[in-house]
Amino acid sequence: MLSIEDVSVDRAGLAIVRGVSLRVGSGEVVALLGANGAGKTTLLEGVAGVVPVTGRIVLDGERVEGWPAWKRVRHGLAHVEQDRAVFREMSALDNLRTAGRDAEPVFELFPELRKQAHVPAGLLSGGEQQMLVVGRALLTRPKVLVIDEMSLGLAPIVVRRLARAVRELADGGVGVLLVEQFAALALEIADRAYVLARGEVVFHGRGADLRADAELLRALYLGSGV
Ligand SMILES: Nc1ncnc2c1ncn2[C@@H]1O[C@H](COP(=O)(O)OP(=O)(O)OP(=O)(O)O)[C@@H](O)[C@H]1O
Repeated sequence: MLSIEDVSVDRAGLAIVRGVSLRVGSGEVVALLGANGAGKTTLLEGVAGVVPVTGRIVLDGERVEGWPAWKRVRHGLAHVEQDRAVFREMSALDNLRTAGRDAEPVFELFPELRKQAHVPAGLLSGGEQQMLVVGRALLTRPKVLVIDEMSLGLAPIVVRRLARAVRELADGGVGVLLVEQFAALALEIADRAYVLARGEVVFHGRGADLRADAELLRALYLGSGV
C-alpha cells in the first residue's frame, strides 16, 4: 500500500534520513522506532510531502514523491502530525466537519467524543483533542495513515485507548505507519517494526520479536546495531 524505497531527506544541508526503505501493507500497523533525533518525524514529513525527498515513494500503486501534500491526501494518505492541531474555538463536531464528511464513524470509534460534540475543541482534554485529530484524518478515508507521536503528554490509559483505536483501524484495512516514543506500547499493536538510528534503518522485523527481546531493543536505541 505504501512503499518507501531508498528515501533520503536533507535538512539545512545535513543528511537526516539516509537511504531508508520500508513497506506498509493494507491492514498492517508498522511501528517506526528510534531514539530522539533519529529522523522519524522527518521521514514521515517526507512521506506526507511536507519536505522534499530523494528516492521513491509509492502509494497505492503510484509514484507520489514529486506530488504536493494535498494530492497525496486525495490519493489516500493521511498524516497525523505531532502538534495535535485542532481549531480551538470551533466545536468538536465542527472540527470533524472540516473533513467534509459525516462525523458518525468517528463517534463510533471514540464514543467519548459524542458527548463533547458541541464543546469548543480547545476545552477538550489532551486525549480527546488527539481523538479529534485522528478522527479528522480518518474521515478523509485514508488507505494509509502515518501518525507521529500521538501519545505525547497523554496519560497511559488514554494512550492505550488511542492505540486500540489505531489497531481497529488497521483491522478494517487501513495501513498504519506509527512513530511512537513508547516502544513497548507501539510493539503491542504493531505487526512489524523498523528501528531508525542516525537516519538509517538498523533493524526490521516482526513487532513481537522485538517486543520479546528487550536487550536487542535497548541496543538498537543506543545505536550499537544488532
Ligand atoms: N527544519 C529542520 N532544519 C534542520 N534540522 C532539522 C529540522 N528538523 C529536524 N532537524 C534535525 O533533524 C534531526 C532529526 O529530527 P527528527 O525530528 O526527524 O527526529 P525524530 O526521530 O523524530 O526525533 P524525536 O523523537 O526527537 O522527534 C534532528 O537532529 C533535528 O535537529
